[in-house]
Amino acid sequence: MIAFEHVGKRYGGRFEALANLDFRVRRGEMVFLTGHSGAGKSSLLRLIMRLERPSRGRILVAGHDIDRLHHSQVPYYRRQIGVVFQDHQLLLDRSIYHNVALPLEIQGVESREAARRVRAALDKVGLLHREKALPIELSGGEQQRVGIARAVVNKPALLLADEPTGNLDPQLSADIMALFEDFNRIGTTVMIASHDLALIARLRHRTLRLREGRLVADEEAA
Ligand SMILES: Nc1ncnc2c1ncn2[C@@H]1O[C@H](COP(=O)(O)OP(=O)(O)OP(=O)(O)O)[C@@H](O)[C@H]1O
Repeated sequence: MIAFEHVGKRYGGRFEALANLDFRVRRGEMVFLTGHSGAGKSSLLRLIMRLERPSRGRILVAGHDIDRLHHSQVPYYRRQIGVVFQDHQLLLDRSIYHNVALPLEIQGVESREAARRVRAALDKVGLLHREKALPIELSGGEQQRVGIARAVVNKPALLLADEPTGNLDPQLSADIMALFEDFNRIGTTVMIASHDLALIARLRHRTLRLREGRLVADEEAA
């Protein structure tokens, strides 16, 4: 699904944020990405989203060299990727329903079909009963689940998450990770950047560890 071939990333021409990354993630895998603050986890995810471009090497996603996409193809490319952020980035003046519907509205999905998909996504994260609420009326854990519903409403083949449990207590973090496992179980490839080593160790998935922009460990779950 994802192949990094000797990928490097420099910012500003000098600072090397990522160096010689070479790994593959198979379709349907669930992988954690870990490392100290500044190790390059977000940069790696941004490369996959094509928000950044590599300074060296190649990145293949579903067999395509994503650096070669024409800029007009990039929005279509991004539609196969669901993204979950630490601070969920919900629109505060829109209901839960409309926040989840946003990616579909942008794509011009017909409203009845959009409603069906939004409700299916909210149902999966256990928040169908809160569709009319505003984000501020929800707890932090619930807001993060809305962020996940929005990320999966397009049924993406690939789900990326950057510190999705950063602000949550251990129980809520475990609940959020269980949701990612649910999506992985139905075939979605999942990659999660997290520095919560205790949680990662408990969940037993392959873990890629970065240190100062280099891949220093690639461990299958025991
Ligand atoms: N747009 C940018 N311009 C310049 N330097 C950047 C940029 N984005 C990231 N960096 C630098 O690249 C390095 C890796 O940053 P990155 O955010 O990828 O790490 P991280 O592992 O996600 O860290 P954190 O967990 O703190 O978010 C850091 O030294 C950071 O300052």
